[in-house]
Amino acid sequence: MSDSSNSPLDLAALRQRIDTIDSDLMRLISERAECAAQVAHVKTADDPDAVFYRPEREAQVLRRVMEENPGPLHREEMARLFREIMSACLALEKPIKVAYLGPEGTFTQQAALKHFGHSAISLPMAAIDEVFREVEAGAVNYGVVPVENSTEGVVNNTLDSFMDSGLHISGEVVLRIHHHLLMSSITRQDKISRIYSHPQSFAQCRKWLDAHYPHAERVAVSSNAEAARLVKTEWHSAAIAGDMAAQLYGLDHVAEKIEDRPDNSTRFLIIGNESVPPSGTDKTSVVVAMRNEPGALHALLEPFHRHHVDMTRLETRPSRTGAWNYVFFIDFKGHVDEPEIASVLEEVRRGAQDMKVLGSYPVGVL
Ligand SMILES: C=C(O[C@@H]1C=C(C(=O)O)C=C[C@H]1O)C(=O)O
Repeated sequence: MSDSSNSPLDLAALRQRIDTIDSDLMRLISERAECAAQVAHVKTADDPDAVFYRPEREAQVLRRVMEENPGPLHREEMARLFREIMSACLALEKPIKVAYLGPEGTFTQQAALKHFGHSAISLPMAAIDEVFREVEAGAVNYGVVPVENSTEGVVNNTLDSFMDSGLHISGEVVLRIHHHLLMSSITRQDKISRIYSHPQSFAQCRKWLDAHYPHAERVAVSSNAEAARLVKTEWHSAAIAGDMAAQLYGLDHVAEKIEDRPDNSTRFLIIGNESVPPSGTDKTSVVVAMRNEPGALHALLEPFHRHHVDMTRLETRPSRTGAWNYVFFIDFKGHVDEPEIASVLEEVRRGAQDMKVLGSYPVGVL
């Protein structure tokens, strides 16, 4: 180190500067919060039942932060800070209530907090259809459900729930999924003979488990948070779960990031009662029932191709009523309010037995 007699002074000066900056930040954040509160009053002046939360506006704010971030902080880090500031500003009016597929500590809760920030009130539900019901009943503002995993594929319960629901998709969140092998304070690490986890997590860590714990019994439970809870009382057991569950139950890592694919991620959908205006970079999800006849799938896809609409996902589900022979879930880039998209959908609707727009929503920012 260079001149050591100088450094305490430098340190004191730097800390003083940080204190001044923090005071400025506080003043600016408070000013921002007051501004957001005024927006809320403008909204309620027009319509007493107005919803303060605007997904398309929040996506625009976050995108601008990402674009304008000067560094040295990473742009996603900066956007995460703004995510929390917006969440706190919104909560000043009324904290947003969000139901998610529980229990507490699941990846779905992590996705809910990533999307709405930590000032949201998040409420665990026991099943995906319960999340839908809570939102439909108006007990909460929004719901968060998993829809697809990059390793394991689609979450069928979620797609099936959409078939019977009038709810709209108002957003998407993609979460990198890291699994850890976790133990409690009473676990004897050299004696682990049973491992608890959710079936999807087992599937995502299968190769690692085969290599490291080929003889341990794998016990599938309803969630990784439940797995984490169970190991608290069993000295010979471990759990596979994520960081939130590990923190919630105070577990230690035996091994970190044991998922077989490093890019393992899950996509979650936000469901609500209102449709969302365009944010500038949007996606649309539709469900289409086609007649059981040759060429049906080609007829369905052709208009997308001809209009150069970028399809991001296509899933097939068996229909559950006579009317729904084949059911296709399609995601594509664009918003239903864009004329080009509206004409593609009009064509699709003409050729289909039935079609339902599940929602147009901002492409996930964070
Ligand atoms: C302030 C507004 O309302 C809410 C708060 C926002 C914010 O803090 O930036 C953004 C969108 C809304 O969820 C707004 O619509 O502009």
